[in-house]
Formats: sequence, structure tokens, C-alpha cells
Amino acid sequence: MFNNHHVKLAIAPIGWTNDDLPELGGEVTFEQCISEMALAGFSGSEVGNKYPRKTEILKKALSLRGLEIASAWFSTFLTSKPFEETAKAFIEHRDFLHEMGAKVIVVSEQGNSIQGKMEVPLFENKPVFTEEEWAGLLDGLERLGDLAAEKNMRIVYHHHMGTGIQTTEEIDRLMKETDPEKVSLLYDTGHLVFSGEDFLHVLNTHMNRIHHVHLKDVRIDVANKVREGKLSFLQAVKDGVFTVPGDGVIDFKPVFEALDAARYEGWFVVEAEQDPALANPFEYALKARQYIREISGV
Ligand SMILES: O=C1C[C@@H](O)[C@H](O)[C@@H](O)C1=O
Ligand SMILES: [Co+2]
Repeated sequence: MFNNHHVKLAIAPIGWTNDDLPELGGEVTFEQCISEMALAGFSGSEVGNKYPRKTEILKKALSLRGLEIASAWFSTFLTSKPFEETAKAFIEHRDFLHEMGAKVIVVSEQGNSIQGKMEVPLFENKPVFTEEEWAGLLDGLERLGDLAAEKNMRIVYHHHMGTGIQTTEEIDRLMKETDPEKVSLLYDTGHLVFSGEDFLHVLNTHMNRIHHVHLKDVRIDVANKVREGKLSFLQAVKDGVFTVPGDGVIDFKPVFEALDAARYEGWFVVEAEQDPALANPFEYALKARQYIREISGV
């Protein structure tokens, strides 16, 4: 698979040190994290909370290990704050990523999001945008897309549990009502399966909009427990709802086959936040690397 089209494999630092739950992996250093990524056979990374923000320092540390920056998360507040506030922070983030050589910027709307709220049950409380909020989101994303284009970059929208863009219907509307030239999609297997969506249907429906892929697997017994026990997103993560590809219920073979057939080009990012004290991040990185090689040749 993936002959003659350019794909690269990265891993996110979130399995070593978790930005949403900084106590997970608090003791793990930046150097340990990126050294283990390289040793496990990855060629890229996203940006975590321990990464130096000075581009020369970050570039040197990564290039010593043969790593590149694939992208980094950016929280938008287009439904809850004036556009200018999001735009100002976005431009700084865009310029940092551009300097690091990334081509895509991960964005996710956090207006009314419950993803960071430890005590708020996930399935009962996700926000549902009003028409006014939809209008602010759609317009704001296109304007961020224009700002990204100034640097020859794209925004890739991250659908996410506990936010206003989580379900198939919400993703469909977002894609239908934004300009494909300005707003692309990040496809995250783990969030779709946790939400109960048909992940292959979403992939095939929006294939031509997908310009970044997060490979996340799901422990379905934990997902069911979270739904039934009315737990929050952060409790789910602590309890191990996510794991690396090859360790959960998702069959990634059809995902790779469909992306290969569509001649997808860009990054695949293994992203499996779980407690590093329970799931050794280096061991799980190796496990993911081997599984992906076996089923896709990447
Ligand atoms: O891409 C992601 C970034 C994280 O901060 C987030 O919570 C995680 O679930 C994810 O998919
Ligand atoms: Co993700």
C-alpha cells in the first residue's frame, strides 16, 4: 500500500505526557519522549506541553533524532468569544508551526466543550450548537482557513468527544457548509468509535476533505462503562478508553485500504492517550509501529 504517494508516520506525545491531564506522565521528560518515538521507528510528532517553544531549540532536538513536526492542536472559541481573540492566538500558533515546517494546523472548537471537565458526564452533556453558534463557527473557520492559506497551510478540523462537532450529522453539516478550499477534516478513528459512529462511513463520505489522520484505538469495554456509568471524558481517558492501533477493537486495515485507494497524502499520527504508569509508552509505541507495518506497509 501507499506506493508512489507520500505518507509519513508520526506519534503524538500524549501517550507520554498528557496535555488534558498534566498529572499523567508529569515525570516524563521531553527528551525521553522524543527519543523513544524515534527509537520505536516514527518520523514525526505533534507538539506537547513539554516541548520547547523556541523553534531553533525544538528543531535541533528533533533533527538529532530524525523527527519532524506534523502539526499541533489549536483550540478555537468561535462560538463563545469574539473572532479576533481566536485569530490573534491562531496567527501566533500558525507562525510557530510554519517555522517548524508543518503544513496543517489542527483546530477544534472548544466553545461550551466538556472535554476538560472531570466531573461532567460525557454522553449526557455534550454541547449542541444553536443556529447562531453554527454561523459563528462556520464563518470563523473559513476565516482561519484564509489565514492558514497566507502561509500555504491548511486547517484540519478535529471532531472530538464532548464538543459540538462529535457525531456524524455534525461532521456532515460542518463539511457541507464550509468551503473545501478553506476547511479540511482531521479523521480520528478513536473519537468516532467512542461516540458510536460508523467510522468507515465517515471516512468514505469525507475522503476528499481529509488531510490529517489520528490513529487511535478503543477499549470498547471501557467505552461502554463510561456510557453506562455516566463518566466524563477525562475519567474515560484515565480508565484507559484509548489505546494504540492493534490493541483495541478497531480493524485499521480497511481504513488504510480506503486511504490508499483515494491516494491520501500526508501524516498518519498514532495518538493514544492513556496512563503511562499503566501502559508503558515506549512499549505501546513499538506495538503500534509493528501493527501498522504489518497491515499497511507504512
Ligand atoms: O487530538 C487530540 C488532542 C488531545 O488533546 C485530545 O483530547 C485527544 O483526545 C485528541 O484526539
Ligand atoms: Co486526535
